[in-house]
Amino acid sequence: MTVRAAVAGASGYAGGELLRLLLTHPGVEIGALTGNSNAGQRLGALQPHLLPLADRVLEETAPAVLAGHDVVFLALPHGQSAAVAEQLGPEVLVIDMGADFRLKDPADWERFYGSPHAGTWPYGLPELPGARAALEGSKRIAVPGCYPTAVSLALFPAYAAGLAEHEAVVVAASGTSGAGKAPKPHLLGSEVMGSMSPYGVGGVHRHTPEMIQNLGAAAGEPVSVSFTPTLAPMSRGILATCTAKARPGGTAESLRAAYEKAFADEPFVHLLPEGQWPATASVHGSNAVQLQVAYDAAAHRIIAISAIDNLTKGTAGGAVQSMNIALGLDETTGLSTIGVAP
Ligand SMILES: NC(=O)C1=CN([C@@H]2O[C@H](COP(=O)(O)OP(=O)(O)OC[C@H]3O[C@@H](n4cnc5c(N)ncnc54)[C@H](OP(=O)(O)O)[C@@H]3O)[C@@H](O)[C@H]2O)C=CC1
Ligand SMILES: CC(=O)N[C@@H](CCC(=O)OP(=O)(O)O)C(=O)O
Repeated sequence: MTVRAAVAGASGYAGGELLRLLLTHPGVEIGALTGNSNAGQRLGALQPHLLPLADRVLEETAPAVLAGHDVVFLALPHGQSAAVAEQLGPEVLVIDMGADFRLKDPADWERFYGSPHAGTWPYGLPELPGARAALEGSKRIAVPGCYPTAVSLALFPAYAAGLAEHEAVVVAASGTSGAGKAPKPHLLGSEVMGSMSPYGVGGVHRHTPEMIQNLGAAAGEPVSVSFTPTLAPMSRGILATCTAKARPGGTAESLRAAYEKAFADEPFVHLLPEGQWPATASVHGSNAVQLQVAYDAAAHRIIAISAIDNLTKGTAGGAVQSMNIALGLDETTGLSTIGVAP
């Protein structure tokens, strides 16, 4: 089976990473590529690493251009996907890499994104309990945010097993590609190089309600999340350090067993051997998640640390993995767990 896929937002970081993956996917033929300010440009001028597509020209992001494809990926800024998606027929598999359809609670959306809520689609984090069943055969998929991917995978087993108190504390570092390609003063090389800095502090980052949604579902009860993102001087990667107070009765052994059980059959999530710690460099360009969990007996806290590539498992790889499930393909098709090092 070969599907024809269009990519809206092909000039951006997420769209570029998606195309890198689709170029080696045996079941996908790449159709229309669209942009906004760069419509009319050669892709080779914008994404020079995608050599086989260098002579393709970006078209306008318009329904007529995206029509006639089996799959349409939307790698557009937040708030832009809904208007495009509603022009695409129900027979088209639409995969939104933006935030528009991730949240269930309209009040959360309006509070963090400041616009009317477009709706909720099946959530493309297959490793979460029950997620695969919702993705199978689906024609609409909401790809998670990059930080919620790293954090939800790090903590959901502790909540699903009832081992953690319902107050999580997360500090995560991201590479600058997480902020997209559009120029921003705080992303100037001279601001970022040789420095780490927090942003979105104090419960205001828009990924907070997504983490709360995922961890609350795993726990079966509300979970609060105090989330502090930081910007790190690297192009790709997220390292998420997640902690929660341990519930009485839990042990290092029961914690380890819960994580081993949760990820035993997962092709992309690697619970590292005890004593080995995740590193962003190890997942560079791969769809793998490296994960480790520890029990701090003196502080009575669970510490779970994950590393992902924000552009691969954190968006484009997650999108391809979910597409594979929706289409009934092997989930790992076109995806690699092999990183680039050093
Ligand atoms: N970067 C990351 O790590 C992650 C990104 N995502 C999501 O992917 C989406 C794209 O992000 P990213 O690639 O980083 O952003 P970029 O800024 O790098 O790219 C944005 C893309 O959207 C296009 N675009 C901009 N404005 C409009 C518009 N009004 N209508 C149609 N197209 C438009 C741009 O076209 P042009 O260049 O031609 O103007 C470009 O192709 C976002 O929703 C983001 O949340 C999700 C997870 C991780
Ligand atoms: C470093 C940086 O700025 N990161 C982005 C997150 C990017 C991402 O993956 O999230 P979305 O898919 O929701 O855009 C941020 O903090 O907003």
